[in-house]
Amino acid sequence: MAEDTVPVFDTLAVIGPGLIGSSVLRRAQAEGNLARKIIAVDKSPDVCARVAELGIADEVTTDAAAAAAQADCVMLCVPVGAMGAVAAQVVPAMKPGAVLTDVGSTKVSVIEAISPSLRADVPYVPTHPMAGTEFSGPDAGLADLFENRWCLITPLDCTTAEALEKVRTLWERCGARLREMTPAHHDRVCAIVSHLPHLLAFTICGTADDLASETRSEVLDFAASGFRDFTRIAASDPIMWRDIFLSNREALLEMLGRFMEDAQAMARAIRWEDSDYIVDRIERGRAIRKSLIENKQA
Ligand SMILES: NC(=O)c1ccc[n+]([C@@H]2O[C@H](COP(=O)([O-])OP(=O)(O)OC[C@H]3O[C@@H](n4cnc5c(N)ncnc54)[C@H](O)[C@@H]3O)[C@@H](O)[C@H]2O)c1
Ligand SMILES: O=C(O)C(=O)C[C@]1(C(=O)O)C=C[C@@H](O)C=C1
Repeated sequence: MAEDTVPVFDTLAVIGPGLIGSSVLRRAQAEGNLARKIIAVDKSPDVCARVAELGIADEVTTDAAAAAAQADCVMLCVPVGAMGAVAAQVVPAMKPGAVLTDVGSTKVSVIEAISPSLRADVPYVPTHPMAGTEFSGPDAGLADLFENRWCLITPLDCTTAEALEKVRTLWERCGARLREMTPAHHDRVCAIVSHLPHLLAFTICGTADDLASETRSEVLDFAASGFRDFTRIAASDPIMWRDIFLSNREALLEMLGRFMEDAQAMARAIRWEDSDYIVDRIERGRAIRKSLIENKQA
């Protein structure tokens, strides 16, 4: 058998087959080389029933410990606020040498929450695929969600080289590009490129709606593509984003503070009609946005 047709793991248990978990399941099914057997676990019987209906796992159960006992890799895909409790449920049941991994959007607090449950014979590999949409649940998953997207990995002392290599291979087979960094660096980077934009999008929707009630006018009816493009991500899941904001509190508040200073500087330039400053900031933003699009196409 050619090396890349050999499954990375014999049995993979995906806990929380929502947008991210079900995307991994779909990819595993499409490629056939992530795991020989795939088990999906969710606390919600409705989610389990839907995953079974979609036919994207070999086995579906609400019993996380029973699934973990069979698995060579357990991947936690639940909201970051649930990671600690789920790890406490599954780690004691895992086979010696089986790999624990998670896909949480924050890393320092997820690692802190999972750490008390860790065992010396269960290597842990924290990861974060930088891909997603504003939709949630098992119907939202896509087999190509991770194609050409970054997957950030934050190895720890308890991450063995062998476990790291297997998890790296799993994400490569999902189509992702990999980058390793420390958990603290990860959280600062994600605070500015992901968490702050979500905070701004949720907030501006509320501000516009308040204005509509104040003026008893149909402000939001006139929201054209600018407002719509800017706020796509405001349709995202409230529990997921509550958990992310609270668990990356320090870095997020630091980035919000920096943003507010820069926004204040723009407000001052507008007040004093400082055209040069305004044009300079717009040109800078425009160049950055263009380079993002060019990088995506490269
Ligand atoms: N949505 C994104 O864009 C994105 C991107 C990268 C990483 N992440 C991270 O991936 C994780 C999952 O996000 P998602 O968007 O797939 O969420 P989702 O809401 O689509 O799915 C989460 C699933 O976890 C289940 N769940 C919750 N608590 C559970 C528990 N205690 N035991 C078992 N199942 C439980 C829910 O029922 C749900 O089916 C989060 O940690 C999130 O931060 C999300
Ligand atoms: O594209 C989106 O809708 C996303 O919100 C994806 C997104 C992001 O902010 O880029 C959201 C959370 C993640 O942890 C990673 C990716």
